[in-house]
Amino acid sequence: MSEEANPFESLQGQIRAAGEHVDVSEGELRRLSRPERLLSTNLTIERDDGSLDTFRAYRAQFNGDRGPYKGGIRYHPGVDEDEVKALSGWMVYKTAVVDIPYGGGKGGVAVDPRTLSMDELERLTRSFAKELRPIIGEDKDIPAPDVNTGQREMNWIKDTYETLENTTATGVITGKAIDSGGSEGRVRATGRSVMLTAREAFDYLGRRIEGATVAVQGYGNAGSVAAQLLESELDANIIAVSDSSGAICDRAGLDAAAVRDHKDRTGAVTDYPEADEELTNEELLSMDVDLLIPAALENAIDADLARQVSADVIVEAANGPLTPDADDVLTERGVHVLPDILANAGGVTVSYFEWVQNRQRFYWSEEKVNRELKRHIVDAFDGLVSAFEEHDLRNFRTAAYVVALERVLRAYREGGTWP
Ligand SMILES: NC(=O)C1=CN([C@@H]2O[C@H](COP(=O)(O)OP(=O)(O)OC[C@H]3O[C@@H](n4cnc5c(N)ncnc54)[C@H](O)[C@@H]3O)[C@@H](O)[C@H]2O)C=CC1
Ligand SMILES: O=C(O)CCC(=O)C(=O)O
Repeated sequence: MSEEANPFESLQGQIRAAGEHVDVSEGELRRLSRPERLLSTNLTIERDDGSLDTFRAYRAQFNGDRGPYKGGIRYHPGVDEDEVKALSGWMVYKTAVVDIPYGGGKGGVAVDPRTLSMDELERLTRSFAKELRPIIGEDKDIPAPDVNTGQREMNWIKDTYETLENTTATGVITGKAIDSGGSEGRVRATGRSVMLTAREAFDYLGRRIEGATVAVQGYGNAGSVAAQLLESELDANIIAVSDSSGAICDRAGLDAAAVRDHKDRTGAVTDYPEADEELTNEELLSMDVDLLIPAALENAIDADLARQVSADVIVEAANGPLTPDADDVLTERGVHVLPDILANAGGVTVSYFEWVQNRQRFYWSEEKVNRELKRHIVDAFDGLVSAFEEHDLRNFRTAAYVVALERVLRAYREGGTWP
C-alpha cells in the first residue's frame, strides 16, 4: 500500500485542477482552498463509572460566499483537523454543483461511538452542541448527519441549542427525526442521489443499468440505500457488498434489503446465510463489475488498488474515496468516475429542503421531496456534462469542480468588486 493521502491536500489538488480551466486569479484560488474558520476543541464528559474522558472535536467553516455553512458531523476515531477541513471544503463545491444556496462546513469528534453507552453518547453530543452554539444558527452554519450520527444526535443538538438560546430554531440542524421537523426522504436521500447519478451516467455512456452488476463497499446509510434503490428502481444486480467486518458475494445477486436487515440484526454483513462466498474489502474493490460504489471512508482506493480495479464505472457515495494518484490511474485507464460532490449530494439537497420546510413551517410529501431531488441531481449532471464537453476535460471530477468553482467565484465577486 502507498502512503495514506492527506484528504485536505487531495481537495486542494482538485480545486487547482479545475482552476486551470476557469478565469481565476492566484489570490482567489488560495482563498477558496482553505477554511475561513476552524473550531478545534476538547469535550470532557463523565463516563457512567464516574471517571472523566476527553475527546478532540472540530468544526470547520470553509466558505460562506453562497450562503450559510452547511455540512455533517462525523463520529469516528480517525477524525482529525485535516479530515474535517477537507470534508468542509468538499461541501462548498458540493452545494455549488447542485446549486443550493449554501457554503460548506463540517464537524467531527475523534471517538468510536461503539465504546460509549447511550447516556455517554448523549452527554458527548450535548457537550459538542454547547461548543458549537456560538457559531451555528439557522442563518450561520447548519450541521447534519454524517458517519455514525443520525436523527438521534441531530435531535440532541437541536434540543441543546434551543434550550441555551431560549427559543425555537428548528432549522438550526437538519437530518432530524420527522416529528421534530425532519423531512420525508432525508434518510434515503444520499443513496437516492447515488442511484440517480448511476442512472444518468449509464444513460450518457450508452450502457444499460438494468441487469448491470454492482459491488458496494460500505453498507451504512449511503451504501445500503443506494444498493436497495439500484435494485428496486433500476433492476441492477447487486452481487457484492461489504462493511468493516468484511465482504459477501453472490454472483447470481444478493437481496439488498435482506442484507440490510441481516446487518441491522447482527451488526455486520458477514455471515449472511444466503451469500455464496466471503471476500476481503480489497477483493470486492477489484471485482469485475459494471458499477463499483465506494460508500465507506476516504482513501479506500489508492494507486495500487486502482490498477486492479476491473469496474467500468465508479460512482462515489463516500466523500473522497479515491486518492489523487488513484484518480489519475483510473482516468488513464478509461474508468469513468462520477465524483462524490455530485453523486452523494442528495443528502445535503434534501437537508436544504428540510431547512426550507422548517423556515416556512410547511411540510412536503415524500413524493415532492423525491421529485425535487431528482430535478436537482439531473440538472447538476447535465451541467457537469456540458462543462466536460465544452472544456474537453480529462474526467467528470474536474468538470464538476469547474461548474462549482465558477458559481462560488461569481458569488464572491458579486459580494465585493463587481467584475
Ligand atoms: N449520511 C449522509 O447523508 C451522507 C454520507 N456521505 C458519505 O458517505 C460515506 C458513508 O457515510 P454513511 O453511510 O452516512 O455512514 P454510516 O456510518 O451509516 O456507514 C458507514 C459504513 O461503512 C462501513 N465501513 C467503514 N470502514 C470500512 C472499510 N474500511 N471497508 C468497508 N466498509 C467500511 C461501516 O461498517 C458502515 O457500514 C461517508 O464518506 C460520508 O461522508 C456523504 C453524503 C451524505
Ligand atoms: O446534509 C447535510 O447538510 C450534509 C451532508 C454531508 O455531510 C455530506 O454531504 O457530506
